[in-house]
Amino acid sequence: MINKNGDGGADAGQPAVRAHDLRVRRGGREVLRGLDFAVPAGSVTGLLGPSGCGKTTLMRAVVGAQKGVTGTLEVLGRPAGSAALRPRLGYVTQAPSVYADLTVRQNLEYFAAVLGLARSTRAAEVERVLDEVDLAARATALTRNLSGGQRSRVSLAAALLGAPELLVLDEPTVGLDPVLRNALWGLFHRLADERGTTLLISSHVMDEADRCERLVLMREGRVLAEDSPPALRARSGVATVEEAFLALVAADADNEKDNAGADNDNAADDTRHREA
Ligand SMILES: Nc1ncnc2c1ncn2[C@@H]1O[C@H](COP(=O)(O)OP(=O)(O)OP(=O)(O)O)[C@@H](O)[C@H]1O
Repeated sequence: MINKNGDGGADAGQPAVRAHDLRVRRGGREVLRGLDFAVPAGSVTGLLGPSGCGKTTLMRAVVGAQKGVTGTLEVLGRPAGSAALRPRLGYVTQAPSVYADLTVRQNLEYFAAVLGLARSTRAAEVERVLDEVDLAARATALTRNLSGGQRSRVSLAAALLGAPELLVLDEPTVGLDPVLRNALWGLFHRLADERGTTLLISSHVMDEADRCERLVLMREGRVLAEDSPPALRARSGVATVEEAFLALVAADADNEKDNAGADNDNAADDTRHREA
């Protein structure tokens, strides 16, 4: 896809994110347990799974903010966490990370300066992202006086500064009304279609799955499946991604039971051998 910076990052045909045997330990426990997946460049890819399955941990790893990562994790053609990736990524955390005592515009001016955007382009860039998230009319409002959904959009606007090639968005539509949710999904697809931006978007709401071109379905620190929504539905012969996910979970649980059974059989064999 498009590599705006032309600096040897994501090449045509190369995925924007590629993971192989990716593992993360948190609090003495392995919370990502050997993930293999790819995020195609220029795609809107959904990361779906129940609460606690590891979506945020995976996103933190992708943006280089997670400790205890092993295995392969390449982002825009470089190892995750490389300093060179910093200006090429936008990350929006679940909790809006903006300053309550600054206005919306002041927040964005501050983030534009921190990001090192050229002084001459900063003002125009701030106005552009304000328009993109539909907050131009609230630009002079103190952030603390905004609604939760508006504050989330200020965070999103900050992540859009500098037109990053990869946007990592952790549940960006939580708490938004259906009209706003629809508008944001429209923006996500415009960014992908018009700018070639890759978007990795987490959600635990399955009805958002069909808005994505590709899905990575997770459960308990593992990838259950990665495919397009129609392919996932067809594979399980069901009408919705939610049903496909439930079918995959059931198959996965059966597998685990079989493996546990096989382990017990092996243990029993060992005991018999020792007793013999
Ligand atoms: N700071 C931490 N220390 C230890 N374990 C953690 C920490 N943060 C999260 N975990 C554990 O890591 C696992 C994955 O958590 P993570 O936040 O990545 O899940 P998630 O899928 O994003 O959940 P949600 O949808 O609720 O945000 C969970 O079992 C969680 O308890």
